[in-house]
Amino acid sequence: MHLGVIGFGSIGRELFGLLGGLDIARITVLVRAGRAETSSEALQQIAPDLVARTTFVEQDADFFAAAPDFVVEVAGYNAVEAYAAKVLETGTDLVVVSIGALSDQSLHDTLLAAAKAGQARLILPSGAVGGLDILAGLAPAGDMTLRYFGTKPPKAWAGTPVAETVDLDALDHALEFFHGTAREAALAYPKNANVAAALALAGGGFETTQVTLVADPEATGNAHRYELTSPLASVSVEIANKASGGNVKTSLATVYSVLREIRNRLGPIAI
Ligand SMILES: NC(=O)C1=CN([C@@H]2O[C@H](COP(=O)(O)OP(=O)(O)OC[C@H]3O[C@@H](n4cnc5c(N)ncnc54)[C@H](O)[C@@H]3O)[C@@H](O)[C@H]2O)C=CC1
Ligand SMILES: O=C([O-])CC(=O)C(=O)O
Repeated sequence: MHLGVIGFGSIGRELFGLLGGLDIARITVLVRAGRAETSSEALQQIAPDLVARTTFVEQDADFFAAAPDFVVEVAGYNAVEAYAAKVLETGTDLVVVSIGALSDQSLHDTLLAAAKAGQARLILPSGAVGGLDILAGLAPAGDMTLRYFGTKPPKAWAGTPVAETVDLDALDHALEFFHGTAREAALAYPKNANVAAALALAGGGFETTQVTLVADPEATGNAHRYELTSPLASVSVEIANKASGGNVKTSLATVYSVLREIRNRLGPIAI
């Protein structure tokens, strides 16, 4: 495998710490302008065994010229907007972790058309949540309702719209500050509502998936809970995630879900 990675932040760095021992011949990583050298130095600390096989590039032209044969995006909505269609059009399967970017209907449609044109697959990993398999399995039966609650400690909501109206540092009780659809959540909270978007895309869609977001001073990690009803099954899921070391907004399970997609791609078994 020649693995392409877009982004080398919290998920990217932790992912590299897990790639040792896998049958990956070469890795090309697209980083922001001016970040290649520091990223290279960081990799030396994280995974010295991968240094010789890894090239950091700052220009998307260099990334596409390197022609990786499997790409994972671990950067953010802007990277999905900027690069995902091109990756797919060139016939390369792409794992998108910033799933909430697909709440932009026009980008969603563009990516599906690009995947079709390139005969490539857009792969949406389970990220910080679980149970997407049963949601996607039951979705064709229709008539699905899903209510999702995303709870994180106040500091995980820093820099988001709620921080403009609530003094998060002074919060002394759990605050449900957002109720709306998965589309509204993903558009307003791009670094915190990818799970809501994943549930919507796997299940009943962006408009019917109801979302509540909570800041809780008692929370020690990121919790995801949802209740699904469909004519075929009722499903309750509750996940208490540990946050990643580099980004309190992001759960470590997300890193492992990207690793899972890479391992499934390498085979010999996909699960
Ligand atoms: N599906 C899910 O359950 C989850 C998805 N996410 C998504 O994953 C994204 C990444 O998460 P973290 O690694 O924790 O964020 P982070 O902020 O620690 O790292 C993102 C990295 O990507 C880089 N980057 C951003 N735009 C780029 C571009 N256009 N080209 C190259 N590099 C670029 C940044 O410089 C940064 O180093 C989040 O923005 C979020 O949307 C995060 C958690 C859960
Ligand atoms: O990592 C998490 O716990 C979930 C998250 O940030 C998101 O849904 O965007």
